[in-house]
Amino acid sequence: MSIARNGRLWKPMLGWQSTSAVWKRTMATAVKSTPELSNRQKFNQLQPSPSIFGKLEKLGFGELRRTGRYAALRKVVSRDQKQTLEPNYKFPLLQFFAGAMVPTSIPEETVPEVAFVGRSNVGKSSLINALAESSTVRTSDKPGLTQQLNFYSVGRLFNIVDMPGYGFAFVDEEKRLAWRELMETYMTKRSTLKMVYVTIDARHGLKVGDKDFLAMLDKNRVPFQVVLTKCDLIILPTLARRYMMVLDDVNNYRHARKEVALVSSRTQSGVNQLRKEILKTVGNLRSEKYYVEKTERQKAKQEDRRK
Ligand SMILES: Nc1nc2c(ncn2[C@@H]2O[C@H](COP(=O)(O)OP(=O)(O)OP(=O)(O)O)[C@@H](O)[C@H]2O)c(=O)[nH]1
Ligand SMILES: [Mg+2]
Repeated sequence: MSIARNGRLWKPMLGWQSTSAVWKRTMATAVKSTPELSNRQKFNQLQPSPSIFGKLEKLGFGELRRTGRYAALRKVVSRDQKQTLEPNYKFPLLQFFAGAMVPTSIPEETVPEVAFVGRSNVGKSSLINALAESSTVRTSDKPGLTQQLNFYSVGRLFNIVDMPGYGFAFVDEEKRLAWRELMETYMTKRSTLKMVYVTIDARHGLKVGDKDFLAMLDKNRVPFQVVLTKCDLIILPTLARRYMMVLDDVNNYRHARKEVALVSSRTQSGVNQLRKEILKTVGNLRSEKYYVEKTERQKAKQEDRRK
């Protein structure tokens, strides 16, 4: 005999013959397949694999204290070994060269470009500064600071474009529509635009407004990649789950890069890796030897200055 419960057919337990392990397994399956789980419950049920924690550790977000099931994965990597795994990638000098408030003032197409877009206050401008190791771009703790498309030249090799935040509630409707038109015109018509980095606050993940924006990019065949920012503000297991969830969403878009970047402009974690990806995207990534030598030359110069 079966009993219908929550739309599922349950076989009644015959007395208490079943072991507690069987009962636990049954309950676990029931919880997983119950349709009424809230998004938060689904999020908390995600079980990131050790390889995800390994990735986060490599990016500099710290390591999970490996007790119990992670104990077997313990790898002893000395500090020196860790530092030599990847060279420090460098951007040439970042310089502001144009601002556009209306589509007609967008500068002419020249070198390859990448653009940073996302909600207000997610840390777009801070990320550009962190990538370029500069303080050229203005940032603020009040949302809505960047109000136009700001064009920065990176050593005249490629450009970085800082965009106003979308979904900013405190500007009037007219201004919001004007920004939207400006951003859409730029992103859909620019043939030198190689990648749009959509920045998402790691604490919040993809909201409905973000998904609409990604769908717009996808429809217009604009290549984009999602970047989770402010990753220093959440604990490691939450970050791992956020990464899994966003990666799962991103896989639904044809024109998305099927990878999610994780960064913190405050701690610099993940920034070097993103720098490498951008240099590759704009066709300016040189050999590893070049960056290793450059870093060593800079270190030597700094030490000379100190003496
Ligand atoms: N903890 C932490 N705070 C950050 C990080 N990145 C940016 N912030 C802070 O977030 C606030 C907003 O940063 P901005 O870089 O100005 O954000 P934005 O996305 O350019 O904002 P708009 O120009 O208004 O769209 C500032 O107070 C930054 O200091 C980060 O990685 N970690
Ligand atoms: Mg900004």
